[in-house]
Amino acid sequence: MSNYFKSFIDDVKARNPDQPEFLQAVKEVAEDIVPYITENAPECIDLKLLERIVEPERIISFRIVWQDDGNNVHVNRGYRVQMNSALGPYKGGLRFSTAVNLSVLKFLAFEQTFKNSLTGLPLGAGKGGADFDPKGKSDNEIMRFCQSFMTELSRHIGAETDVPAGDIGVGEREIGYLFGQYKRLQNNFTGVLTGKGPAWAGSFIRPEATGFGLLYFVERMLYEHGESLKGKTVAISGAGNVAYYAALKAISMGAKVITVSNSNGTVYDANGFSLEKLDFVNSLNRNLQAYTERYAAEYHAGKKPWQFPCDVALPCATQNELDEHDARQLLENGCTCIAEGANMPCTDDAVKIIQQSNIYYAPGKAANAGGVAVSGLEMSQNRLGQQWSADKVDGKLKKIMHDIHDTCVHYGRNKNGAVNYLKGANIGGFVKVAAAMKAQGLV
Ligand SMILES: NC(=O)C1=CN([C@@H]2O[C@H](COP(=O)(O)OP(=O)(O)OC[C@H]3O[C@@H](n4cnc5c(N)ncnc54)[C@H](O)[C@@H]3O)[C@@H](O)[C@H]2O)C=CC1
Ligand SMILES: O=C(O)CCC(=O)C(=O)O
Repeated sequence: MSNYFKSFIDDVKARNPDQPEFLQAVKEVAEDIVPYITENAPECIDLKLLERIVEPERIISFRIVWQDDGNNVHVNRGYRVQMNSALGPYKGGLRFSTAVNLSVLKFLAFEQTFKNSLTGLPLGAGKGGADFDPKGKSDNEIMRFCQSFMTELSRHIGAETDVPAGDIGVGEREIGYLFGQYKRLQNNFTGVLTGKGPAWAGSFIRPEATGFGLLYFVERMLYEHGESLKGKTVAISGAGNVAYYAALKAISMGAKVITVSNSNGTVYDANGFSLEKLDFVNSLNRNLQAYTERYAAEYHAGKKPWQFPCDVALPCATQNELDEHDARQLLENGCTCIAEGANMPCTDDAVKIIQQSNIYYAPGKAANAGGVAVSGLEMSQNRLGQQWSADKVDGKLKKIMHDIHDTCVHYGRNKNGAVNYLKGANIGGFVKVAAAMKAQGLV
């Protein structure tokens, strides 16, 4: 790698000590962007485009005080990373998890910059959340936490400034409590959050969008290579929003889905999940082991799904959940396609192994962009004061995912004809943001 690459990465490391996830995400992008700009757009180096794109425009950190049902007082830390507004208002989800810290939120906000650009919609990038553990909390506790969180966040966001949405631990219920509190404080019914319920200015298909979009991308990627999902065996990790709708869509496309998981373990159903079985998984409230009490299946405590032979692997849980060992096992077992529903689920080493093989690999910033894309469509509907039908939104989602695929092919085609989707997503996402940043001057 060039001297510029080395000095750029050394500088990011020095300026962001103890932020391994952020550094991982930056390195992965810089490996493709540095050679690209060196050859095609050297002015980006003088303009310090990369140095600017890795520096959040603003980070807000705040205290959240709330009371549990036993009247005990708790203090959590909340954040909003307002990463890049070159293309539109900051846009990206909120995560509630004990694993939330600045490294994680900055990597997510950084990835969001490229992902949101790839959607073709006017969306900047941000990410936020809190080190709050929603597991085991009552509905009232969740409501009080969300109200306290929004009491501070409300002064930093707005429909044309920053539009948060859900992510791990934040679904329609949390968005409802956050929205209610924002409205109460601002006396303003506005599209300040996406992922709202369809009865209160939300978009149809937003809950489904990330999982469905992932499968539209996979379908297109396989089609590009003369294949389809029909009859393929699919291993999925996670059992939350993205995993559930990815599984539903995979099944409807004729695939057999054999696993779901959470941080405690994996359910392996060799017969394949049906819609009814997936609804049962949803009702288990994290106790996946109980699945085997109703259906013939195996529960593997503490294990991940990647040990089971599959054609397609869809990591849909969290970052760095698929490591080098998992990647080798998938390849040895004949897996031919890995597409990321989660953000950065493959470790750096796993990506290297996958890239050295000739299987199809779709990075999250391209393959899971369907969620934020439909959030963008929700913003459009809110501005227009309209609600589009589910069919219309689904049609637009499919087209956006196919366009993202084609952008990856355009920028990722190697000299030997093979497509490097990671390179395509990185460069395809970068060019638009870089052009906007150049046009907007030294800000
Ligand atoms: N919800 C959305 O629209 C989008 C989500 N994503 C990404 O998809 C991933 C999943 O998000 P959601 O499904 O929305 O969250 P969720 O909260 O609905 O589900 C997360 C699932 O992952 C499991 N999980 C969490 N940590 C784990 C670990 N260490 N090991 C194994 N399983 C673990 C949880 O038990 C849960 O089943 C995240 O990486 C998120 O950033 C990406 C794009 C959009
Ligand atoms: O819909 C949104 O704004 C959030 C999507 C998101 O957080 C993501 O793409 O990772």
